[in-house]
Amino acid sequence: MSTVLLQTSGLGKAYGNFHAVNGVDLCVRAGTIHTVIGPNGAGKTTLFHCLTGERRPTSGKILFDGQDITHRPAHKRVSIGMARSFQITSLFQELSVRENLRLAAQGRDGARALTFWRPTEARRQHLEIADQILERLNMTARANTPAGDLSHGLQRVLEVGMALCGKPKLLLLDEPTSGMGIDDIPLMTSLIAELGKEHTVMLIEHNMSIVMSISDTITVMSRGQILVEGPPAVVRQDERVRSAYLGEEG
Ligand SMILES: Nc1ncnc2c1ncn2[C@@H]1O[C@H](COP(=O)(O)OP(=O)(O)OP(=O)(O)O)[C@@H](O)[C@H]1O
Repeated sequence: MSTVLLQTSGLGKAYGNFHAVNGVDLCVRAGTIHTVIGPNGAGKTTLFHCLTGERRPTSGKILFDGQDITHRPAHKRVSIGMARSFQITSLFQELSVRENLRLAAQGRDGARALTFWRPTEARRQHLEIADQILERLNMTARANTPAGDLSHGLQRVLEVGMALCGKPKLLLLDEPTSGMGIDDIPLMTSLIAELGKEHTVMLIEHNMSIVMSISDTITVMSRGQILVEGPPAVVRQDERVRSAYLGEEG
């Protein structure tokens, strides 16, 4: 059994009397791909926002890599190894793919880059990281293409690459295939599966065939709570999961 990287206990987020997330005990093991699914309004995004620090939980606790991060601001979570993928809106559309990655690598160092390293040395290191990520994304041939000229799908792949420049311990992906054309989906799917070999990845995803094919563990949420958790084979057969989704359609 691998070690626990992220753990929540009794995590809750209430808006007035409404509990969007309600007493969630989550356990994400290092080196796994852990997917959160559930019908619309189940609380998946709110849970993610509590984990990344974009929302302040109203109850419970979050431990990451052994540290209590419940009340840490988002940027401090990034600096200890939590990264969420950037949004396309944060890509520099006119800059090349490589330059976008270089800037993401530079961002990871923040002020440290200016104080400890000579600028040329720092730049060399950032380009090195950018080139490693380009290779990993299988986008070396597009290194000099402006980000804005990439297909929507490849821009989303680039977003994931930018998160990787920070060498995170945990990569959080919120619906990585949403809005993607059918032709680009296999690319993102294989990228996530590939990343799962070296990183811990937690994602929200609606596409069930992707979820079932790449996840080690699936947490099914419904009405702010964990309904079922387990490997794909177990979740797929659970009647409660079926009813939760049918209930939504009904
Ligand atoms: N700022 C807010 N104020 C009040 N209610 C909110 C707020 N944000 C979310 N909610 C409510 O919390 C519930 C959970 O929303 P959330 O977006 O987390 O669900 P989700 O599982 O991500 O849904 P989807 O799959 O549709 O994105 C919804 O009923 C939503 O209306």
